[in-house]
Amino acid sequence: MTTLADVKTYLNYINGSWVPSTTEQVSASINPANKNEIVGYVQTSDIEDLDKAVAVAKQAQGSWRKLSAPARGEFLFKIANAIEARIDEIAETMTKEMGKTLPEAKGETVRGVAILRYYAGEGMRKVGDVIPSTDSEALMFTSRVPLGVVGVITPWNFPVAIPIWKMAPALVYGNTVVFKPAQETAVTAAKIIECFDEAGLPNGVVNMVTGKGTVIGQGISDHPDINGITFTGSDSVGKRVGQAALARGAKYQLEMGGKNPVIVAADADIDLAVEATISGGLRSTGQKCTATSRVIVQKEIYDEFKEKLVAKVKEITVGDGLHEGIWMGPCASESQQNIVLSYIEKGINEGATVLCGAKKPEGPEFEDGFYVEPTIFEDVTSNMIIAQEEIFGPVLALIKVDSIEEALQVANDVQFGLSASIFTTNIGNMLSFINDIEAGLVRINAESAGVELQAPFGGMKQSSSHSREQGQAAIEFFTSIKTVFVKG
Ligand SMILES: NC(=O)C1=CN([C@@H]2O[C@H](COP(=O)(O)OP(=O)(O)OC[C@H]3O[C@@H](n4cnc5c(N)ncnc54)[C@H](OP(=O)(O)O)[C@@H]3O)[C@@H](O)[C@H]2O)C=CC1
Ligand SMILES: O=C(O)CCC(=O)C(=O)O
Repeated sequence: MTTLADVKTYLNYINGSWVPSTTEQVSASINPANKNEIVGYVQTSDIEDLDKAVAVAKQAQGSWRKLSAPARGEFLFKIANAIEARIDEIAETMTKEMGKTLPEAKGETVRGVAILRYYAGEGMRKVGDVIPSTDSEALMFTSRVPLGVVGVITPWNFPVAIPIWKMAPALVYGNTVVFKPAQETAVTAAKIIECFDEAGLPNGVVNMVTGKGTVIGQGISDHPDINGITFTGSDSVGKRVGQAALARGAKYQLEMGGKNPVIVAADADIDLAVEATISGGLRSTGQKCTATSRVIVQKEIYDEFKEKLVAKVKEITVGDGLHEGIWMGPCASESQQNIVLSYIEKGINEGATVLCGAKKPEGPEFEDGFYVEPTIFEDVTSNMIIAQEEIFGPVLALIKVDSIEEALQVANDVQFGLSASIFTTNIGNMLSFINDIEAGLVRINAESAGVELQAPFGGMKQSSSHSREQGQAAIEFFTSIKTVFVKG
């Protein structure tokens, strides 16, 4: 076991300085591939620390919003360069902290750099429209102003991309930020904030306070000086954040769970559908809100699809994501592993049939990690818990249907509506899917995961607060519109 002395302790970042929490307490961030390895210690902060961060963010807001948007964008370019110079180190930390494989972690870090550059460019784009007034001698137009101080609450599954896709637009549109990363991945978050620091942002513009969600996350939701909150995470916590924000009139944006379907039509390219189901469902150990979870297959091709899918899934190499040749890492934490195993048990008890996986892998190399074998169920019906609730693990549920109409009805038969895909070569099927599927991301002959930073991202139904993140859509959350009427 590593000890406190061997391992670096990461501090909060408040007003441009790295400071310990007033509690003088830290918590250990553990490697899910080897629970005996401590990746770092992070501050277990209290409301007093949050209050300090909010106060300096409020103070910094006046001068930050007065900078021109292109000047704010220049800072984002510098942050992007600082992260780019540390891609390998940041990606390795991510893999050690939450388990995704190193190539995936690198891909995510590169994506973070691209998001920063995209929003740096947004600083050069128009923010308003001229609208014809009924008064021919007046000029009417819209302008936009920042919200003020924005609270950013993020999960552990994309510890670089999600914080950046929230903080970059917040900053370029003139807000200051108080960031609370998931405690699980707070070391990776600290490294990202080191890059913000390196870029020389004015003091107080970005602040990071680590600590328990129930203390710091709740504190952000309730804080009277936080004007907007952007959250990604679980359905239950998201609803609580939204209710607290609404109660005090703050703006909020929530991205929550998914129970994403893929439909495999009788006319599909079966090999393509198999590849995409595996990639969409099992990459990142199934821990994506966009992960494929329900695989709805037409009866004509069901057996062929199933056989090919099971054969390929059995080839997946599970292990420490830092090692070459490993395709799937561990679950991010012991509690996440237990959640996944308990859903597998529920599936078995409900009468679904296990085709592969469904247990912890055996062998000395797995003993100290939070591993679960990639798992496929069949004989799943839409009313089962494993077909309704977000599992957030490497579990696929096969549902056999008689027709495309039934496939669509099953696909929509859940409370969530984030992402959905169909594999078909029939244009009629594609068009009905585009029109009738209840999902914010609609994917044809492509896996359910895989978000592009320049396009709007968000869900329907219980998956989001119905706002959209990323691309130019981000301006809608991070600014308020002013309608200006000028008469000479
Ligand atoms: N849609 C998605 O992208 C994600 C969905 N999930 C789902 O959520 C489940 C649980 O994962 P988990 O990480 O615990 O997700 P949570 O929703 O608990 O955590 C997300 C963020 O919210 C914080 N938080 C926790 N409690 C509160 C609170 N009362 N008020 C404000 N913020 C709070 C967390 O802090 P802290 O980590 O310090 O507790 C974290 O920063 C997963 O099994 C999965 O189903 C999880 C992650 C991402
Ligand atoms: O699929 C992606 O790239 C993004 C997924 C995501 O936002 C999430 O899992 O929280």
